[in-house]
Amino acid sequence: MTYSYLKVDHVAKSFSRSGSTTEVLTDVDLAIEKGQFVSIIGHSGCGKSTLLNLIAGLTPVTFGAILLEDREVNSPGPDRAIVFQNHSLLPWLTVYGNVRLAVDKVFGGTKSRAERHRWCMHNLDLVQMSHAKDKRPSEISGGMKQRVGLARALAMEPKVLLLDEPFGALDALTRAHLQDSVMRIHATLGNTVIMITHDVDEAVLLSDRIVMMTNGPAARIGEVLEVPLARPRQRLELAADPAYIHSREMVLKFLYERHRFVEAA
Ligand SMILES: Nc1ncnc2c1ncn2[C@@H]1O[C@H](COP(=O)(O)OP(=O)(O)OP(=O)(O)O)[C@@H](O)[C@H]1O
Repeated sequence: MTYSYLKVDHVAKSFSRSGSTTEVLTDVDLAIEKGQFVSIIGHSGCGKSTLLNLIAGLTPVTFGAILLEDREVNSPGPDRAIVFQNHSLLPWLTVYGNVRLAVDKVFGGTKSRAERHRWCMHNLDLVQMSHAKDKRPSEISGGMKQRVGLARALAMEPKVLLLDEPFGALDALTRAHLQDSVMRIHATLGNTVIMITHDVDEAVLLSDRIVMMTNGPAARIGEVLEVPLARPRQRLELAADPAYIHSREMVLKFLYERHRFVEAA
């Protein structure tokens, strides 16, 4: 087997409940190289979050294996930080406190207090949130909460950053600002990122590769599209770029022609 930074190796996942078993994912095979930005797109309920949860180690695979740097993933760990659609900040802690909690957990034994403080501030700076460090989650906007969630994830220095529709609950303008931030951070840090999205433009704008899932049950990877756009990418310039338009069309055709979603009766 050839080496890949992250390997989803012929993975299947079934859930059993009250005597019946549903196969959600079947034979999902994917290799991701270090520093790649990969989006997963597919219709509602096809198993995107399930796949991300398997990579996060939040749920076990039924068949196959997930390997990060050749080591099998079978439990959660700070090397795979996850940001969800709805922020999961602790309401009683400040913005700083939320990031600090994660930093203390991961680096409590290796960084001094002063280093941990500087590291928290550095990560809040990265997402342009240091000005709000003393605010509580209830005092900041949805977009700001997602920025803090991102800072907290980045502060763990994960090998792989997992984003489960991180901008899904945001208005279009806030979403665009956050997409730009994520592109800037990816350019600066070179993180390996796997992002679930329903948004075709977002997938094309941000990704090196777009993994398109077939409909469930027993969903699999239908196609993988390489996005041939140089970085840095500017959304306004891309709108008229033939390669951008072509990539967008390929994803749309996959979703709305070849794998049209049929609502269950
Ligand atoms: N813990 C679980 N137990 C039983 N079934 C589950 C469990 N988690 C997910 N499923 C089922 O797996 C299928 C895929 O769900 P999943 O949330 O992964 O899809 P998704 O593509 O992320 O959907 P969406 O785009 O709507 O968020 C669904 O039918 C769901 O009901």
